[in-house]
Amino acid sequence: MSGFGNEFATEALPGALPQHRNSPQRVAYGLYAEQISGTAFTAPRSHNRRSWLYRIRPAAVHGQFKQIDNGRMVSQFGQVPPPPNQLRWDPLPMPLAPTDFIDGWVTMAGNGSPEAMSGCAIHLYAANQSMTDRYFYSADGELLIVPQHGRLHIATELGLLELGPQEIAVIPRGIRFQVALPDGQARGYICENFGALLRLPDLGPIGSNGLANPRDFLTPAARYEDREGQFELVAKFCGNLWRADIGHSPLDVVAWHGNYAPYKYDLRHFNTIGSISYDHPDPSIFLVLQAPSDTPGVDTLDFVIFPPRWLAGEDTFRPPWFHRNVASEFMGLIHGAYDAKAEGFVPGGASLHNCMSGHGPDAATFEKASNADTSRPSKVADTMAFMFETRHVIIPTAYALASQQLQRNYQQCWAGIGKAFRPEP
Ligand SMILES: O=C(O)Cc1cc(O)ccc1O
Ligand SMILES: [Fe+2]
Repeated sequence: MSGFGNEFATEALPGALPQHRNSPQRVAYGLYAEQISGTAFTAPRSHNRRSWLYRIRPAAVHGQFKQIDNGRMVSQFGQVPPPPNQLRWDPLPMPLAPTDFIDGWVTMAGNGSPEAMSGCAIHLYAANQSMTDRYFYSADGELLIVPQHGRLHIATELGLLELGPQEIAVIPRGIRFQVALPDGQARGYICENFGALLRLPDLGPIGSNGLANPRDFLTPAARYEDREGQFELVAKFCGNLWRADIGHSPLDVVAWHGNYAPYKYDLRHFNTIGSISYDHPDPSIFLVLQAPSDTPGVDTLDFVIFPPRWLAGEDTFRPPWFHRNVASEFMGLIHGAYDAKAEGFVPGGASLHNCMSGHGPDAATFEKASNADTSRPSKVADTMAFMFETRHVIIPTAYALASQQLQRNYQQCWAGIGKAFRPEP
């Protein structure tokens, strides 16, 4: 079903959805009615999100949760002092032991906290097993999943999302799901947003169309499993993992309606806007989704992409300029090469440039772009990079700082930028 944040109505069996009411005395087919809210009941109507689920058993039916090991998942940040260094990592290696989507999470960085419902955690995943007998949800935040390698089949309570590299999925806080790997293995990035829900940005002077267009966001139709057995429900709550026995699949929603639902988006549909006169614009022009904070115009989280595009700026240094920002920037590369880095930033890799850490084009990119012909347009092709940009410092985890994948010589990419100053004209 197409459209961002629409009021959807979908049923896998005819007549399963009650008409003109949410909670009739008896629901068709012996289903149970259950509401899930994603915003405060009293949130303004324009931001209010909730859905009504008609399911085989209510979500309350399962055993008692017992705490389990968090593995490499972290949601408390600041255990290690964050360095002001520019940081970059090689891709996470594929696991050797059997590892499903949940076992395969490793937290690289984050800020804020799940309890305070603000900030985010940035995870990587690398997995080689489908989840079969267990189901997962995060009460801590919505999950923005960015595959880099391998497709994901994400069976959720509200339906099936199938996606691959260059597409993204968002699983709302609390929605239960299970991930299968049709290619046998998969790797990518996850941003777990503890704060207000991701939404499409206002377009201001751009007008009524452009950037990510609402109709390109897809939400699954209802699909249910009537499956009984000995399964496990894993919950992420207040930064910790808990497990409970469950005797049936929690993906048993036969019909649902509402606007709190998972969705996917193909980044290749992004309508990329840029300068057609001079200068490289601020990367806010590449904003796909934003999670607003309580301060107008300052987001908890911006999800920004750098897709293929034409560059037309005349007498312009066309790649990203040298800069320092008050915001903090965690970047990943999904496909190809990134136009600010000639080498070292590879698909599956990551970089972190925190508040006020100087960064920008590496020496090779600076040299090339300073001498390029800007009298005609050039195409940045075969590329898809992204950035999780936050208002609060992104604090790397102890794991990320000690990781074998951390490039200990990253700063060297700027070492070749020498003094070119000539006081005489
Ligand atoms: O650091 C980066 O590569 C991201 C980035 C890109 C850009 O085009 C302008 C500013 C910016 O931070
Ligand atoms: Fe930057």
